[in-house]
Amino acid sequence: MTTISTALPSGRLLEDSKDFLKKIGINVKEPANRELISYENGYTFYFPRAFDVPVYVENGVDIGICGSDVVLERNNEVYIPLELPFGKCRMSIILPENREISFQKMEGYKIATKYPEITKNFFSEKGLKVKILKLNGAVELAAKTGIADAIVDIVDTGNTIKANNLKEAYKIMDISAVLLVNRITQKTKFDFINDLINKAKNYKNGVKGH
Ligand SMILES: Nc1ncnc2c1ncn2[C@@H]1O[C@H](COP(=O)(O)OP(=O)(O)OP(=O)(O)O)[C@@H](O)[C@H]1O
Ligand SMILES: O=P(O)(O)OC[C@H]1O[C@H](OP(=O)(O)OP(=O)(O)O)[C@H](O)[C@@H]1O
Repeated sequence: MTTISTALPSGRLLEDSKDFLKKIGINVKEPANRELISYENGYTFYFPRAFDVPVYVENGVDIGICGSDVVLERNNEVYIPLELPFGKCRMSIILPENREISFQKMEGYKIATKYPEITKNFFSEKGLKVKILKLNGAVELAAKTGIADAIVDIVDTGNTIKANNLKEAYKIMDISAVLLVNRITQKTKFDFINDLINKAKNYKNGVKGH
């Protein structure tokens, strides 16, 4: 039997990831207590932080699931065969409610974000120099307090920005969960991975069809 190691994000994508894997025939067992690994039916499940999933997959774990935002930010050497039909949100430039400015005029702006690479790449592709303040979460606070001129962060319902008197000024990209495959696994466990991708595609098409 092929044994497969899987890195699953331990945050808000975990439940949807488990549901998705169940639909394609993989039952995820939750680890006991504070343990970070579980075993079931030839699978080993690892539960790192969402931001670290691509690091595990690049460095030997067979497959993983995380947001496309994390993949772009971390830029690890992994194979991404497909987007998954959950974890949908977007990454946007966010401003205080009363500030009217287009991103083209943000040269020299101080921008707070959990995503320095995505932010740097976005502005440098537009030929703009900005100063990036790397934060680890609750990024809206940086715009609200004025320590930054704008922020780049995830928006889903828009409730967080509204609650903090901020507004979405420009969408940089759409985001969804993605499947990650280790580059060597892609070759050495080709049949398993191929079968997994086909099942995932069928599931995805079924979800779209509803
Ligand atoms: N509000 C949201 N709505 C939908 N998807 C989201 C939202 N916020 C984040 N996501 C997606 O879920 C992924 C994981 O989010 P989660 O909040 O668990 O991670 P995190 O904030 O990096 O966690 P932590 O820092 O606690 O490890 C993100 O990378 C993104 O793809
Ligand atoms: O548009 P909404 O539906 O309100 O969702 C957006 C919020 O969700 C995420 O935060 P999270 O809860 O992950 O906290 P964090 O910012 O501390 O990572 C994101 O960073 C926004 O703050």
